[in-house]
Amino acid sequence: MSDFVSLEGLTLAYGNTVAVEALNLSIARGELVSLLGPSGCGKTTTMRAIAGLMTPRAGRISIDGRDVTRLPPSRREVGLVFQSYALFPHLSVYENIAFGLRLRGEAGLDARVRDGLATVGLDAFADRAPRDLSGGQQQRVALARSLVMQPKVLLLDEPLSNLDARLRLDMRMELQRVQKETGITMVFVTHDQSEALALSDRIVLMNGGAIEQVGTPEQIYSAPVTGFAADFVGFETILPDDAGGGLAWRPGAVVLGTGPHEGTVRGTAFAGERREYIIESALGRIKADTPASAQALTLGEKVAFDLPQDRAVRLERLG
Ligand SMILES: Nc1ncnc2c1ncn2[C@@H]1O[C@H](COP(=O)(O)OP(=O)(O)OP(=O)(O)O)[C@@H](O)[C@H]1O
Repeated sequence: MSDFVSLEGLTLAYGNTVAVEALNLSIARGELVSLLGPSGCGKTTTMRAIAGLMTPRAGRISIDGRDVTRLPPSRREVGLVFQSYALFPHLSVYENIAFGLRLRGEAGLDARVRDGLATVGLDAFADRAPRDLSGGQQQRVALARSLVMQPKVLLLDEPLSNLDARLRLDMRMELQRVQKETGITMVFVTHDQSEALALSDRIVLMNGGAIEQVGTPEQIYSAPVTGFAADFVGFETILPDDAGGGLAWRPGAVVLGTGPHEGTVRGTAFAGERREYIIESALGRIKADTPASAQALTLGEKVAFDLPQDRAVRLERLG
């Protein structure tokens, strides 16, 4: 894979707190890569370093063949979109999008702004003030404002997290469309697994300042290689094997009511289509679910279960 954006041995710290350690990552031109992981795993810090908002303790960042490690943000040709849109309230949508281009005295301003408006479907809103737009529309203005600068890389930090669930879905698809249409390389930060799975060409799963696993959404979802990755994508029953690794099952893969093992129901929850159970057993804690139409188990009840080998993923290590 060609390295359009390359992070090599990147170590990032705030004073004595090392937030990211010796991280290596290559991103191809035109790729949409998500940095995914729980709060505090170092996603935002990594993104801030690519943008030039913090200087690495060690390592190197290059973009399109150029070492940008020591360059200020303004000379890196990266765009940033945050969850708070930070639009200028006293400027129209048009002027918000034109702002950066004017500052740089760029040619063809009107055509580029019109193009930006069209890309995000806001042609009809050029003269509105930001306060007269919905949250999703404001987010689109922020996106267009970055896109018209034609950055080499667009960095998006949880850009959808201020939107309600319905709008998030719309904006997800919108982002994907814009990315495919413009061919721009995007790095997308999120803690939301389903968002990363839906949007990304590749997912970088992070844990404790390091990369846990990199893969396509399909690979991350169906073939996690560590206990952390498995748990993060919903393989909630994880048991050690003899070789230092383990096996993991999704709740739906656990067979209840028959099988060689026995446990006690310690938790039940109704979840619409499914009913979820926590079962305590000699093997450890088992998370299982059954169709809501199946007969419900009750707390304290003993239940037989099976963990079919052919429904498990094999983990290289737990942890
Ligand atoms: N300004 C700061 N000063 C000191 N430590 C910081 C600072 N910002 C972040 N950290 C620490 O660096 C680590 C990584 O933080 P970072 O913000 O990159 O995580 P994140 O994965 O983006 O989390 P979130 O999803 O909560 O934004 C955390 O341990 C955090 O406490």
